[in-house]
Amino acid sequence: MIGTTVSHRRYVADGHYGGGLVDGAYALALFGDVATEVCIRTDGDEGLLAGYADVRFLAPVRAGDVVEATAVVVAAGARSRTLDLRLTVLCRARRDVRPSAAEVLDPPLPAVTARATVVVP
Ligand SMILES: C[C@H](N)CC(=O)SCCNC(=O)CCNC(=O)[C@H](O)C(C)(C)COP(=O)(O)OP(=O)(O)OC[C@H]1O[C@@H](n2cnc3c(N)ncnc32)[C@H](O)[C@@H]1OP(=O)(O)O
Repeated sequence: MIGTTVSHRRYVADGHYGGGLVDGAYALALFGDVATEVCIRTDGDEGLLAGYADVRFLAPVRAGDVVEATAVVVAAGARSRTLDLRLTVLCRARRDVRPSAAEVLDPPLPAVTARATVVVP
């Protein structure tokens, strides 16, 4: 169970603030989805999020980004599982070049990290 890793990729269709900036809750929603798949794989249940700790917004996420949310199981109790979470930006729109231009970020840009506890039956 320790080390179980799940990643989801998503194209960021819309921003929420000026300049296409995405709200912080967007990352937490993606973290909830990867945490759910972790619980399905480890325990055959969708699980419930008990809490987040140490949420860090390291870089902006913007409309036109391709992002990847990843969860890794780092500890397991009787019913609790502790997950390290990260959101990275893999690709980014380059509207400054032309309206449809975009590039691969190499290396990917770390945008959000957090630790979460999920609880399974
Ligand atoms: C991943 C999901 N599919 C997505 C979502 O859940 S989104 C919705 C947001 N979450 C919720 O709505 C959950 C609401 N909360 C609850 O239903 C309950 O509080 C709970 C199920 C999360 C825990 O309640 P309960 O089953 O009574 O817990 P306990 O029996 O007291 O403890 C069981 C283990 O969980 C650990 N634990 C409980 N609360 C916390 C917490 N806030 N932070 C960290 N750890 C917590 C507790 O220590 C037990 O651990 P062990 O089994 O001994 O390892």
